[in-house]
Amino acid sequence: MAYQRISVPVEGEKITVQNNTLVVPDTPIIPFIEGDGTGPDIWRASQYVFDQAVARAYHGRRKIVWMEVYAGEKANQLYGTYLPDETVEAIQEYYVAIKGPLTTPVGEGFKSLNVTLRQVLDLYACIRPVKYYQGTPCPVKNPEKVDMIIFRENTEDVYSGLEWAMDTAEARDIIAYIESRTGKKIRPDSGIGIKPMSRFGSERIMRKALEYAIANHRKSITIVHKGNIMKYTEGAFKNWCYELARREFGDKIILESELTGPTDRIVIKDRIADNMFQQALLRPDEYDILVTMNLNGDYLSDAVAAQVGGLGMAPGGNIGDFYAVFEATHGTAPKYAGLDKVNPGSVILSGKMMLEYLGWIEAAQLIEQGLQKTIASGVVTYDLARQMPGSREVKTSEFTKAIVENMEG
Ligand SMILES: NC(=O)C1=CN([C@@H]2O[C@H](COP(=O)(O)OP(=O)(O)OC[C@H]3O[C@@H](n4cnc5c(N)ncnc54)[C@H](OP(=O)(O)O)[C@@H]3O)[C@@H](O)[C@H]2O)C=CC1
Ligand SMILES: O=C(O)CCC(=O)C(=O)O
Ligand SMILES: [Mg+2]
Repeated sequence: MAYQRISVPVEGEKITVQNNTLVVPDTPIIPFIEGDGTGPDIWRASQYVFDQAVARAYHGRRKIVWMEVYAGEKANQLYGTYLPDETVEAIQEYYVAIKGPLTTPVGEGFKSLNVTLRQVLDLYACIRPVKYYQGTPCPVKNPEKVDMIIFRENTEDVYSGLEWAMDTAEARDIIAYIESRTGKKIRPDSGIGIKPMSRFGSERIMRKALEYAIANHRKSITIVHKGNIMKYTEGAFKNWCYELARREFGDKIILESELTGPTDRIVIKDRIADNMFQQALLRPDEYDILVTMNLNGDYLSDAVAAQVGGLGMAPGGNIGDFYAVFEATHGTAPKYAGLDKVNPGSVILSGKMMLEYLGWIEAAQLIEQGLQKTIASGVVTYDLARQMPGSREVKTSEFTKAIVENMEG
């Protein structure tokens, strides 16, 4: 496809889908979005780590060919819009992409570009693994007990963008409609938001989690919901997830209520969301995969990441049936922009997830090993250094050089 501002590299090949399988050439062209705020600092450092890991793992036989695509401030400068159509089209054409964080204005302005990308590309599963890396300073006593993977439904819930400001015609009409149908009064000076949750959306995130759990020999899936209060959205989510598990994976699962002893089946349980937050802190080793809705998953992923060292170490991937966009859990951390200061660990680990998605396991392992060894040696960025007496605080770029030096390829 011819693009207006995207330079398509002359070398490299496209990832394709054939017979329902992702086919990855040895020189895949991978679109990246640098991101706003600290995005450029982090991206520069992470790209260096990815290239070095691939070079060391495959000695020239494989190479990622990067292709910059634009969103956020940089896109606005180039195109006069924050999310150009050709950015979405390029990700569709090349299938797998990685991005830095993008700014979203609060209380006004355009809809989140991050959420928009997930919705237009139908990246319905936001997968955020949270595990402890030896030596990382943590606020809890036994961080090694944390090994959870959050599967967050990524397209529905209050993120659907159905929201109207106080005093708009839409808000007034909805208030009037609700009063006429239910007799319940909503204060006229209210903003109104809608929370749709479908059976389709609930089933496909649960299916994705179950497929992952089976392929990766995980122990349990906990459905996290606030179904006692939001019965027909969050409560229905819980019911639909259980139904799907029984219907499609009946011989692979067992319900927590049916357990009588040890099992090699995947245990399916559920927890009400507020309880889940305290359980994650106090009894993390009882939880493995968490499946939940968009907003719960957003809150949970930052909170659980804090237990193993904070947002600087929290990776993620937004994955649909084939399209995938990998990105950190954290945002643009704007106060640190341009300082070469923040922890690139989350984007680096998101890249590790991307390499696993491509099937490039050896390069992914080198990244994990280099990062782990660097932290264990006490060479860390500011966020870890401030909790780690005796450590040596280094800049983003120095941290990544140390990671590469610690790769044993
Ligand atoms: N997917 C995305 O692109 C996301 C975008 N955003 C957007 O980012 C903007 C800022 O959001 P905000 O709520 O401040 O959240 P951020 O995640 O950007 O930052 C919150 C705090 O987390 C810590 N932190 C974040 N990233 C890092 C890192 N790489 N290394 C070390 N510490 C880090 C910092 O803590 P400390 O101050 O303690 O040093 C920082 O002040 C908003 O516009 C928001 O909408 C938010 C989340 C995801
Ligand atoms: O889109 C945003 O600005 C915030 C997104 C977010 O918090 C997340 O993906 O976890
Ligand atoms: Mg978030």
